[in-house]
Amino acid sequence: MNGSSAAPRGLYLITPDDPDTARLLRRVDAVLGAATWLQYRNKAAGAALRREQALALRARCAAAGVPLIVNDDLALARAVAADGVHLGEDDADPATARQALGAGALVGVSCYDDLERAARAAAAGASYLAFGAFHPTRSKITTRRADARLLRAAACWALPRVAIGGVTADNAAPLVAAGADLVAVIGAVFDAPDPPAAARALRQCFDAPAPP
Ligand SMILES: Cc1ncc(COP(=O)(O)OP(=O)(O)O)c(N)n1
Ligand SMILES: Cc1nc(C(=O)O)sc1CCOP(=O)(O)O
Ligand SMILES: [Mg+2]
Repeated sequence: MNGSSAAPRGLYLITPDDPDTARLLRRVDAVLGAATWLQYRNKAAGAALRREQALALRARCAAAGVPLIVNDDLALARAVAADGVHLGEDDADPATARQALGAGALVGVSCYDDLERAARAAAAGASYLAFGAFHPTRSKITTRRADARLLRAAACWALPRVAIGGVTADNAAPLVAAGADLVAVIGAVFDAPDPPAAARALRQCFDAPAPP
């Protein structure tokens, strides 16, 4: 796998859109210890704010030893020396990102419910494959619904599989049993009444050994 020597597993936290950088950092600080990876995603901010927030998170993640992945924006990922970038269907192609960021970078690709897209991403040098949405979500307008069979079928690429979309500690177990190496989460942590407890509960879904 490109991007990491150890097989990643656990909670892949994604930031909520928050225009207040100090508040965003407080929210992230409270839960970063439970995360395997952090993705900086802000669909509402302009370029200057996204750069400010990505740089601040870069420092937090470096101190915590948590890889930082920037959503959508390959140039921003490069500019802040992030550990990687996450790309969807409207974003750069993974081969371009791999070339720009290097062999050690994490280049994640959204595959939605589409195994052919996953095959193309794997061939283009993706580091992990994300499938979703597994459940209704309030964080994004989604048009595709994934189910656990996709996760099982995607084992053939021997890349980490990420499950996203309405994932909570109460519905993560079947996804993990189907082979999800990470669950990517916004609302179930950042909108929870007790975000650290919610993050810990999601991380604990991975306490049992990975399925064969
Ligand atoms: C881990 C992970 N999976 C999927 C997505 C969604 O990416 P995309 O379809 O490009 O949508 P936006 O997040 O850009 O709205 C993701 N960001 N992370
Ligand atoms: C950003 C994103 N991508 C999705 C996909 O299906 O590709 S679902 C989603 C939203 C994830 O947020 P929450 O954990 O709050 O449901
Ligand atoms: Mg995107």
